[in-house]
Amino acid sequence: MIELKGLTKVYGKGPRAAVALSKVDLQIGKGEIFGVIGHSGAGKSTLIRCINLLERPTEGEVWVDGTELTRLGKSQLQESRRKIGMIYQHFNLLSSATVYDNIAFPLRLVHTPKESIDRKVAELLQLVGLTDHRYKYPAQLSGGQKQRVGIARALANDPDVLLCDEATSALDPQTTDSILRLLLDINKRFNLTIVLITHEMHVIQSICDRVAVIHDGGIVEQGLVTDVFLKPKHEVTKEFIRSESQGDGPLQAALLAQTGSFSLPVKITFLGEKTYESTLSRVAGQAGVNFAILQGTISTIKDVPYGQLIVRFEGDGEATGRAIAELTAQGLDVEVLA
Ligand SMILES: Nc1ncnc2c1ncn2[C@@H]1O[C@H](COP(=O)(O)OP(=O)(O)OP(=O)(O)O)[C@@H](O)[C@H]1O
Repeated sequence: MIELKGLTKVYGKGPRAAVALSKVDLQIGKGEIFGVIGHSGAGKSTLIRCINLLERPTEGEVWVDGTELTRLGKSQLQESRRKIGMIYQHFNLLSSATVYDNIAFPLRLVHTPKESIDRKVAELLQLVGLTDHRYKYPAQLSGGQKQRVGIARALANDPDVLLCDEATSALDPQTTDSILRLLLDINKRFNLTIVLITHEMHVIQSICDRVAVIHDGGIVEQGLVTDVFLKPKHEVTKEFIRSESQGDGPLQAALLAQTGSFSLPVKITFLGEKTYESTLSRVAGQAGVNFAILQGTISTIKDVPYGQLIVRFEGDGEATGRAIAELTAQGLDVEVLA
């Protein structure tokens, strides 16, 4: 659906040139919710703005639905852009227009007949739950309501792709969740491809199917959210995960302080609803080690349940090695915390 090939963006020239993206390759499938996560300055905004050519890449190709946008003339590009909706961190609504007029705006631009506009706006208002607010102005709305108007406006031309530029970063956690649920609902209902950029792990974990981690203008890791988050490889990904689970920090520090030659703290991660405590007992028994479960959490990545246990093994090195090897053979992911 979306393909970026060798995308490079350099701002400015000569000694002041800043490389924002360097040879980025990315493929995003139809109906996917694809997240790009990275720290400030990593190149997220540049990347998402290159998808609809709000920002022209210095080099590389942008393909959307089989069309190479980077080759199109002005009017063809305008036509293609109608199939790519976008929402923004600060909503970008027209402050002097009502909710109705904000949503109708892109339809009026393409000279849609009044009755069709009425019908479409009514449908969209219902979809985003703002029917009773149609005559209000943006200043009379909450942040979450403003973003709902932004979403309705972005969907007015029935796009195939929705780009979300830090769409929940200005919202409180509860409102963020309601907007994420709305995006998920729209994705399922219309099989809409959604690309979002964020610096928050929680956003990716809640609704994305796949994720790319961007750092210094390049993609350093990408894959299914379950793979990337549960088995992170790159240090930047690990950092994001640590920042999300700060609660583990003191526990892990205490564990490390206690670690002696006969005690080994490990983190066991598993997908699915099964808890694996009985497997752990059996494996530990066979290997000849004792264990204590120090912490257990169950959570979900999108709709996939997963669990993590922090366990302290007590036994000699060989026996704990056997236990870890057997747990790994059972398909569990075991990370030694010492
Ligand atoms: N118009 C511009 N002119 C010059 N440099 C720019 C411009 N826009 C972005 N940059 C630079 O390009 C790099 C990537 O910026 P970008 O805004 O894409 O990152 P980001 O990951 O979206 O960051 P943030 O989360 O802070 O918005 C940064 O070093 C930034 O300073």
